Amino acid sequence: MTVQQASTEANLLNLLIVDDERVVREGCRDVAQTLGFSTFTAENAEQAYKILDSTSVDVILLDLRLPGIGGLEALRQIKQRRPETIVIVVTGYATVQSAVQAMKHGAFDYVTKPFNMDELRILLDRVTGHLKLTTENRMLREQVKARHGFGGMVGRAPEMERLYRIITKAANSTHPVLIMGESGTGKEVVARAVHYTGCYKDKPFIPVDCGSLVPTLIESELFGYVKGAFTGAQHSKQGLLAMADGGTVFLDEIGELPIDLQSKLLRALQEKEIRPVGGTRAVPINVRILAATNRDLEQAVQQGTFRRDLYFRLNVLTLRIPPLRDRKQDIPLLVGHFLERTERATGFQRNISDEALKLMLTYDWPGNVRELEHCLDRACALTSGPTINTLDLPTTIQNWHVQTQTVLAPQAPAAPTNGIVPIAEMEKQAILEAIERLHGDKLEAARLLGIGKTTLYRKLKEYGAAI
Ligand SMILES: Nc1ncnc2c1ncn2[C@@H]1O[C@H](COP(=O)(O)OP(=O)(O)OP(=O)(O)O)[C@@H](O)[C@H]1O
Repeated sequence: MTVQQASTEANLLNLLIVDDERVVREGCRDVAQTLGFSTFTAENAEQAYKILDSTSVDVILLDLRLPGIGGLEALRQIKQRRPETIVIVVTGYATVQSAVQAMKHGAFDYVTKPFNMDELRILLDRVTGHLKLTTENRMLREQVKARHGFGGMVGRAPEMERLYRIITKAANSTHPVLIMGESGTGKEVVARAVHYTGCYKDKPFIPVDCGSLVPTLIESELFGYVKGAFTGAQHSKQGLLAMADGGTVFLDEIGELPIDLQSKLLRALQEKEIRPVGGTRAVPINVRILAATNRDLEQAVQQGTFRRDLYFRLNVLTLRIPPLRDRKQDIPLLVGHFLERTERATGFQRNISDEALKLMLTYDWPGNVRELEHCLDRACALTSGPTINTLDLPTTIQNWHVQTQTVLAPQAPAAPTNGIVPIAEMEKQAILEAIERLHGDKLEAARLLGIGKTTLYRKLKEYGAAI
């Protein structure tokens, strides 16, 4: 028996090669080592069992034509001892029938002899990908139980760790904070984290959505009103800025605040007092303002739609939340988090197939965490069993993979003749690039390209791209 340990890297996968032909053992070992496996070799089943009893083996390359105990019997025994180990059987052309039998007994795949090393490399690559996802899936629930974020936020990507550090700083100050991020990235979650990890966490946290309220309502909500200020104002009402009383008012979609209210808010922040609608008396306020926007406020300042002085006033501390596509490593954690939440609500435990998780990892999530959350809620509602499969995911996600494969890797432009690129080729590149940039949104692509959507679909069909 020879045992060769290839590398010292801790997270390497262990591969056991069981074959009575030395050349095959050595050839496979060399390929596997270049892929980063730690390799062990055995000439027969008995040697293989000994290795299995003393080492944790992830993958076995098992020749079906072994001397002594045959390969099929060895497979049966291996699966009994180590059901989780992946076994790839190696077989001659003449014995493909037994390979099929081996698959029925739990072999992961088979390869026929003589095989070239490229075939083996592709197969081992696939196994590595499979193992990585299975492990991720298995670890998912454990990780969720362990520390998985901060202040109710899930995510351990370096960008998120950085964000948590700034949130801690922000939580310990009373300055205004501007929270920036695309829609659905978790701006309100961050605002809550700032409030609830700070020293005023026992005071109120009051969210106000400036984007969904009509301006007059925002004004009366924020500043309050006195009796008779307008038709229907039968009583005086305290404004939210006064009601916070040492707590936090979270102004979501601050970029949507009309310019006159921006001035009124600025005055309130500077003077620490407000004047209710219809009132003459100033009311002192003690409030911390957190504001969020998914718009480029600097640009709004340039365009004159947002007051520069208010922008500076709010922008004392800035928190930028990365889009989900830039922290895809957090997707398994978020999936685990939302599945566990559904389990608590419904009492049904659900998991996700490796294929579905893989698909979710390739998708770009333009709607960020909110889109992922909705996608899982929908999948849980659709699936009849405990496992969410690819078919339970929205078609945009199912088609994404095919679409990006075709669109992200457009064929190289036809060779220009004397440096001249045919107009048809330029048009094709423009269309494919527009779709890529817009994350697959073909309707928007058609609009921006100035062509009808039927034309765009016809062109895509001509190019053989996914529609
Ligand atoms: N890091 C996170 N961990 C767990 N859940 C999150 C996280 N980020 C966002 N969510 C969830 O995603 C959803 C959207 O979050 P939130 O409303 O805070 O986003 P937003 O950026 O304020 O969106 P919008 O700009 O559209 O108002 C919420 O249900 C929230 O609980």
